[in-house]
Amino acid sequence: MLDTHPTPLARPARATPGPGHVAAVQVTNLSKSYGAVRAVDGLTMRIEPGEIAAVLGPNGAGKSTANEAILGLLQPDAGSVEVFGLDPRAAVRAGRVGAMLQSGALLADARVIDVLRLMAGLHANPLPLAEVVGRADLGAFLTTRTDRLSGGQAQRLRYALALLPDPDLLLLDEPTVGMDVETRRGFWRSMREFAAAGRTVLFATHYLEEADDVADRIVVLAGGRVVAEGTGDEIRSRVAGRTIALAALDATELDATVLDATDLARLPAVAAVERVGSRWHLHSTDSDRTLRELLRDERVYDVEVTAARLEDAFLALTAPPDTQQGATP
Ligand SMILES: Nc1ncnc2c1ncn2[C@@H]1O[C@H](COP(=O)(O)OP(=O)(O)OP(=O)(O)O)[C@@H](O)[C@H]1O
Repeated sequence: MLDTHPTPLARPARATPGPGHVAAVQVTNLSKSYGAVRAVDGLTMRIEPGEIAAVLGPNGAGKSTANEAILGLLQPDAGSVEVFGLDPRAAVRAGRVGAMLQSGALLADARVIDVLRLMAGLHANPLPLAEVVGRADLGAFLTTRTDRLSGGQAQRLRYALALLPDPDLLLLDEPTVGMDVETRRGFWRSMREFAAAGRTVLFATHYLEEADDVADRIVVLAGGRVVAEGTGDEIRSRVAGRTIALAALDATELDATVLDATDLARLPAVAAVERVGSRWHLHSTDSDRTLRELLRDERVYDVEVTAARLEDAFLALTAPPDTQQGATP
């Protein structure tokens, strides 16, 4: 039986990149269409060795297509992809890439331990099974059949399979879908430890907080292209302005009319007005101007001003071009 709580094996840190080094992932002018749909449209991005990078984008932005190209699973119409300077298929064959895909089918009718043993046999230098099981926290499910695993447990098995080749690059497509909060936390802790020795991690996600918390750098895709990249703070700062939250007295408390969205939208520099519970949120491109006018209104109280959230930036950056507001190029 496996010791399922192993001390992770110490291994030397991987080399820190020097000048002129080879990128972990270099995607250059990549395009791929399906009929009339341009899934990826001139995509260029570079992921450095040792980086933890998140790819964010709305549905259909091209994240999975880019992942498939990085794994050598599709033939691009134009452009190129290199993984550690190699053709993606050569990098995968050399065991340098571990992938966890959304659709990754698991061998049916087999126990978790059998799947792991079978797959370990396909790699030249697999990580010890005990370490993989410990890192993916699969100890309690080793004899469970794959078709009996919950969504979150199946994701952990996919993660274990991605770790097996002891890869230099982990490519994760929405890895925490189906995981509960505790499992998700444990997953990222394990992934960070795994990456700490200089491995590269590239993950696609819809969870903005996750990208912000875990990634060194976020790449935002929309329409098959990069529309922004940087740290969470850098991306937030791309959206000009602030959110002003406020409460308003209702008409019965004052001899006055009710403050409504039209009044608020008329204030200087207000780009958007949103009702959130009992409060109003104003997105302002110049909060000083908005506040000067807003505070003259005696119906307004409990005013808070905050920097734009990553979510605001994401929505502004990925909105179709004719509806974009507030994002600076
Ligand atoms: N095999 C395919 N055949 C036809 N169309 C495809 C195929 N794969 C992707 N597409 C289309 O290409 C576009 C990009 O899809 P892709 O799956 O790469 O986006 P995504 O960012 O991963 O989306 P999601 O967040 O929904 O997973 C979409 O419009 C999708 O419908």
